[in-house]
This record gives sequence, C-alpha cells and structure tokens, in this order.
Amino acid sequence: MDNLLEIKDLTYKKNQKIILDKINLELQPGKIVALLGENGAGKTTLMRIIAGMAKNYQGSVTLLNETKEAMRKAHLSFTDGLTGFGDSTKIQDIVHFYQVIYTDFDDEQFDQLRSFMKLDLNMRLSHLSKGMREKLIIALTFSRKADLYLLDEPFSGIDAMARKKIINSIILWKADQATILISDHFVNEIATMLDEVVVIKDKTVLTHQSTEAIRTNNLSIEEYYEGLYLKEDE
Ligand SMILES: Nc1ncnc2c1ncn2[C@@H]1O[C@H](COP(=O)(O)OP(=O)(O)OP(=O)(O)O)[C@@H](O)[C@H]1O
Repeated sequence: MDNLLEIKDLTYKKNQKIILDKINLELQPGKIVALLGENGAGKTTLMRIIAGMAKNYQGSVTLLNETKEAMRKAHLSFTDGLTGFGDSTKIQDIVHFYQVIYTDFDDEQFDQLRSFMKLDLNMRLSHLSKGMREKLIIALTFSRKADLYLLDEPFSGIDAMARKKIINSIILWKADQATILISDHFVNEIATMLDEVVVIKDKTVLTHQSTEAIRTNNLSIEEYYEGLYLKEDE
C-alpha cells in the first residue's frame, strides 16, 4: 500500500542542540498510531515538523506526495493548543475563524462533537477548565476532513470516564482512510484503539511495531513500551 506519510533522515536542531536525529518513519492510510516517549523525547517537536510549524530541518517529510509545508498543511489537522486566541475569545468566534480559514471545516460535524463534549458556544476561553479546553481542541481537530490527524497529548486533563467515551468515538468520527498519530502518556487507556506504536528514544525512532505483533508476544502495549525503556537503560 502507498504510504500516507514518509519521513526520511529527518534531523532537527534548535540553538545548535540536536532535538531529533535521523528520524525515518512511514505511516499508511487508515491507521491509528501511538507516538510514545518520555518527557522531552521529541514527540511535540516531531508533530510540529510534520504539521509544517517547525521549519529548517534536514531530511524530507512527504505527506500524500507533497513535501512543501503549505501543501502538507492542507491534508492534515493539528490544533496547536489554541495558541493565538486571547483569553476573552468565545468558542463561537474560534469556530468562525476555523470556518473561514479551513475550507474542509464541517459545521455539522462540529455541532455533533460540541454537543457530545457538552461545550457551550458562548463560553470564553478563560472560563474553560483544562479538560474542557482539551475537549474543544479535539472537537475542532476532528471537524476538519483531513487525511492525517495529529493529536498531541489530547486527553491529559480529561476525566477517565469522558476519556473512554471520546476514545471509543474517535474511531467512528474518522474516515476509513484517515490516519491518526496520537501522543499520550496513558498507554493502556488508548491501547484498544491502536493499530501501531512508534517509540521515540535518544532523539530517534527506536521501534515502530503493529499492536498485533506486540500482542502475539503476550505483552500489553504498556509492558512492551516499559520493557523497551528498561532494556535500553540497563
Ligand atoms: N523552544 C525550544 N527551544 C529549545 N529547546 C526546545 C524547545 N522546545 C523543546 N525543546 C527541547 O526539545 C526536546 C523535545 O521536546 P518536546 O516538547 O518535543 O518533547 P515531548 O516528547 O513532546 O515531551 P513531553 O512528553 O514532555 O510533552 C526537549 O529536549 C526540549 O528541551
């Protein structure tokens, strides 16, 4: 099958310091993929590069045969924590902004997600709890019809019950051919929806495995992940 995303020999430096070192990664369409790694491993940085927000890297990032940032952006949905919006901005103003900026923004889909997340259009950003803010980000992200969704620790402030409901629904919201790359520290909770796991360590991709292969070795995703870190640290 043709790859959706192809990253070749990606190296990224910030202030002379290497943050990511010779990353190679290929993702196929229709997969839900976890991006795992300890704090500071480079998960956010990798997503920002794929999303075209961090530039000046070495190597290549190709999404649906497009390598230029502006062209890649049209195929992916990544909400960078609502940066740029002032505290007094109402949810409805943010939605309006999305409607104007993104031609693939689906109003009906947003309405459904908003009611599912119990978000009030008149609420201002400053009045949202951490979890409500994350729910808004998830709703906005999935209201776009994209080929690749990048979710950077989307659930850290969302309570366990809502998290389970959202995780179960994500599979229903996404188009069959769309791929989701999701970073999270609660590995077991997202395990049931995952097709593949990518682990970043020492600034590069340590492994990329299908969850099926991990399970045939009688390991949970968490055991597999922790085992990798322990082995490497010995
Ligand atoms: N603006 C910046 N300037 C310099 N270094 C940075 C900057 N942002 C991140 N870094 C460094 O890049 C590395 C990767 O950070 P990144 O935020 O991508 O990690 P992460 O895997 O997303 O971590 P976490 O799980 O804590 O969110 C870290 O060593 C961090 O110190």
